[in-house]
Amino acid sequence: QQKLQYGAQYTGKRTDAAMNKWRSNRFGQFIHWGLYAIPGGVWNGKTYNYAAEFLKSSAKIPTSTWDSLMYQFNPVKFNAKEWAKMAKKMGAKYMTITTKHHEGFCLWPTKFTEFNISHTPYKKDILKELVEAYNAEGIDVNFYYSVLDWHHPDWRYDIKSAEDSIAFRRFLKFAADQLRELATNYPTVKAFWFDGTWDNSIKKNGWWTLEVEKMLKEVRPGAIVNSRLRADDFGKRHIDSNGELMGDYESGYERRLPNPYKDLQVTKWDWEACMTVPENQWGYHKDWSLSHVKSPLELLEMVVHTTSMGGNFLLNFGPAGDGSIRKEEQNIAAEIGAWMQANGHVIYNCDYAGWEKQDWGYYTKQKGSNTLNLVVFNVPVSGLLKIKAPAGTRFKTKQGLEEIAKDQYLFHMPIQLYKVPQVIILETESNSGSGDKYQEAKT
Ligand SMILES: Cc1ccc([C@@H]2N[C@@H](C)[C@@H](O)[C@H]2O)cc1
Repeated sequence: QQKLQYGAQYTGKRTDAAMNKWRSNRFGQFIHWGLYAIPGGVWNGKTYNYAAEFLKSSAKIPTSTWDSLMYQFNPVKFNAKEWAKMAKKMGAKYMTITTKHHEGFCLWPTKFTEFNISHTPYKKDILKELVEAYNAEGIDVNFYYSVLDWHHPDWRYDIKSAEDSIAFRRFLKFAADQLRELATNYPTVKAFWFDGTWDNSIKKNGWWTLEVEKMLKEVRPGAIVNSRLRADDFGKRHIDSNGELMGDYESGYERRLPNPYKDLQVTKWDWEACMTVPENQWGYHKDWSLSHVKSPLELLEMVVHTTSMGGNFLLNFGPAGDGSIRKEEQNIAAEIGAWMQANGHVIYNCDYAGWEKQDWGYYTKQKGSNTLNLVVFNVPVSGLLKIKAPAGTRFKTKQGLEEIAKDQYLFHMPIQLYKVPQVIILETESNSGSGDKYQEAKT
């Protein structure tokens, strides 16, 4: 253990109301929307199959050319209320919007750069429209903010000279000013999702990352920041040099989930996974035939998988440049929403149950209750679900349960074709399962 100036500010999970709400939300909608949605992965008639929000670099487009897309940004089909209603029907409890992505274009009328929505044909404050529409549906809104900024002349990937250091100090002040502006002018914002912080320039300025965390929590008490913002005294990111998580939740799971058998360490802290529908597209891409597009069922399993390990799941939507939502995404929202409507109680305010994962699916547990939720994706040909209970567990409900050995059961499922994940609720006795009251057989 060494004394760190810019390391973790506390250890363990936050238990204040703001963090408890963030945790209970469990399922959120990510929205990647910016100038990159206009070309949608195609430039001068050529389709680039890398992530559409990286088209500027994939197609080697000069900054001045790319930035002039601002004068075309006029999403005539944009309707914040419609987006919010769709998210509500999907069962999203929060939404995270890209206020500014790597391109540097700002969806709000920021005072600190002209490269923003007020200088587009659309003119109006899109961020305000989204915050109001989503909040009106009872959905919390969080802000994604890319520190990496391809537009700003003072951005540096590394600090290699005095000039770099002077320019980058200006840049860090610009970014802090924008973040203060966001936290001040949009008072219902709940959390900040930082991205674009992997370069040496940020690693060498860990102090700034802590200053931003403190400032945001001063301006907006209860505000939540992801671990990706943070670098410590030695440039260590996410986890400081003493092995402590920085920020309020771990945000390393991008397009991947922790292994439910091997990565149980994640249950010790708050974390969130974010996921694309195609293999790797966050911004709108015109051609989704280029990779596998995840089905509603695949994505629903990820929601359940994440809850079963005590994490939040952030599912990405990439609206088109005209403000429309593509049909695949509409369909995903409707199908996931239908299941969440009936079964959200095994997701919202639920957590890791501490039971040993089985092949048939996932366990979740309602916070502070004795109900155990079994969410079944893979019904065995026998129809018998193996259950290995913590030592000494006693069930209130025996229905369908057959005890076959100490703390080992089979749950009998009717043999039939199932089209959607099945939910089985088991009640356990409150003081049972706390430890092994029986002597193991001597063998
Ligand atoms: C190498 C790489 C850099 C940035 C990203 C950004 N993080 C995601 C959350 C998206 O914003 C993507 O553009 C992805 C991969």
